[in-house]
Amino acid sequence: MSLLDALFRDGSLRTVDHALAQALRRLDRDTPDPVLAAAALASQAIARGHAAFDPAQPQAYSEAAIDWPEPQAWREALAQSRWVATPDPQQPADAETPLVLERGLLYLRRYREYERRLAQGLRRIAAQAPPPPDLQALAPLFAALFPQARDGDRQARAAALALLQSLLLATGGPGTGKTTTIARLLALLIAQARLDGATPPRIALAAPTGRAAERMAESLRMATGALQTLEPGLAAALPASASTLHRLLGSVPDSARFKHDAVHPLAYDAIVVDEASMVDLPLMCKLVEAVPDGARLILLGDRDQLPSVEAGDVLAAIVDAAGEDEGLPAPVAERLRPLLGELPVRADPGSLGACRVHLRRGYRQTESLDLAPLAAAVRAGDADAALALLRSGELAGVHFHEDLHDPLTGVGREALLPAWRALSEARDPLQALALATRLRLLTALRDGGQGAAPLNARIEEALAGSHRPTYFHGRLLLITENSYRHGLFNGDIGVCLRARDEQGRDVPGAPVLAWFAGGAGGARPFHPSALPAHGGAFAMTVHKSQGSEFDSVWLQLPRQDARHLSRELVYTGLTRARRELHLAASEAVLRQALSRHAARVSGLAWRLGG
Ligand SMILES: Nc1ncnc2c1ncn2[C@@H]1O[C@H](COP(=O)(O)OP(=O)(O)OP(=O)(O)O)[C@@H](O)[C@H]1O
Repeated sequence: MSLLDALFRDGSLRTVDHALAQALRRLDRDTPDPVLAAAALASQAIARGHAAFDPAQPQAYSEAAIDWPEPQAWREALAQSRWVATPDPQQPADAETPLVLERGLLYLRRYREYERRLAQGLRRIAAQAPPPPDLQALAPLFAALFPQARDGDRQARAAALALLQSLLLATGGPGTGKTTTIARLLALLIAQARLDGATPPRIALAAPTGRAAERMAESLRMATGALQTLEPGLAAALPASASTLHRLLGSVPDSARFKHDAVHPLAYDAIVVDEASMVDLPLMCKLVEAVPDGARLILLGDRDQLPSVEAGDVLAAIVDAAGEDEGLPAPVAERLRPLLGELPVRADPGSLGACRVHLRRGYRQTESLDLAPLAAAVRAGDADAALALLRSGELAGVHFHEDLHDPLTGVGREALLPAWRALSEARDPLQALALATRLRLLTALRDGGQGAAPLNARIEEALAGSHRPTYFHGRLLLITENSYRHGLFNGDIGVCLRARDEQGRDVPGAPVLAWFAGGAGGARPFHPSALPAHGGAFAMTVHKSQGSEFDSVWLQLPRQDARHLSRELVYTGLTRARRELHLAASEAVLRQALSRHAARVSGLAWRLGG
């Protein structure tokens, strides 16, 4: 049996992957089988979040005992194929050739072009220094905004760098002050424009999902409130809302293109993107190309979180290319001395310049939840330390349920169901939406016994019985696609409520409406039958929970190890908790998860470094 057939038979390929290989075979019957199989795997690689297929790592694609071609011979066969281009790294690949072989990786041409164009776009932005600011004149405000600036405060360093440069990458875990820093640095940009007698900068705030955009705007509003005492006029000039990246770029119905691109750039002077780890390769490429010459691009994110579901790990590649952030190149350190005092100097400026600052100190004080030591152990993949912390019970607000595999039995049932029952008592949509963010059951998988879908069905039955209406009062809904028509986005959470009278009684015949946050009154009603694609939301996958936070999180790991369990998945899941974390797992599965990185095959770091 051919390699291609073996892969298709054992379920390693989607129909679309197989169809690509078959089309190549139809066009040229002499196409060697390893080339056809690699073409199908390059297509499958995208579905697994990679930008390309690495012939040296085919084992990840099939659990069957396959006699894989030797990697070097496989690459040579690919390089000789008429379907595979081997272009100069800076040049576009021939549009007639569906595949590209570059540095040993096999790409679908389109994805190689996204990578090449993204690297080119980031270099373009990094190379454009904004007009030099008058740092002496800004120094008093800077010192008021960042009182610790001369003591090595990284928030101050991030803001100072953004004054000099067009590209800034501010990374850090939850609560390290990314949004606070952005509010202050935007205030500095506005102050600088005032000093220059120029119009205030046009600022766009955006995030990959609607929920993340809402959270970004909310955090920025709070940070802006704190600025008020410093200089009231500045705070008022900051944007009050954030949009999704799709909306910012202007999606075109039934098209992967956007209204804004390199030819029709965005009309902004500063574009701030939160939750950058969730942005995939095509979207980041399109965003970067739409950033006009001379504008600033500021990316915020946490590289330890799960990479985007689609092809990517873009943030990690940019972070790697930006290099360490301990020191600054000597000329930059010299220029920033009036603001930051003496700084360590680093010899290698990196291909993107000194564009990255990693915020290390956590500021979010919640006495009820002491997550930082556990998050650090998980991030480092230190299973011994993580297990010791979990078993010791010494972390406030952290509960470890070792070997509990069914969250709807025993202690799990007691922890979870009462909070959701409270939703059935809710009458007011705003109150219900507030209750909806109290608690979430997060799973690693969507399907299967411990997947979000079957758990939702069981929770719904426990709450409303087996003969429940689909949209019962108090049911939580999760939107699973973006709909600009509705203003509802993938990841948005709503709650179903039946209209009730003053005494809290059901009004006979009153319809059930699904309420979502937003709109003038803070909540918008929709008829459930008119909603875009959606499902239950009492339980959801860690992937879907990215960009959201909940007071209490129950993170359930599966009974058995699964390929996509990783330390990034565990880290992302547990850092969704604001006040209380329950983690249910066996030692073996937790160890396996922490031993694995959600690594993605990508050539972006190389392209940016080269
Ligand atoms: N330099 C600082 N001094 C004191 N408090 C700070 C400082 N920076 C941030 N904080 C506080 O820490 C909390 C978290 O800050 P912020 O929301 O900016 O973090 P974040 O990194 O954007 O978090 P997340 O990733 O969860 O959105 C806020 O309450 C903020 O007021």
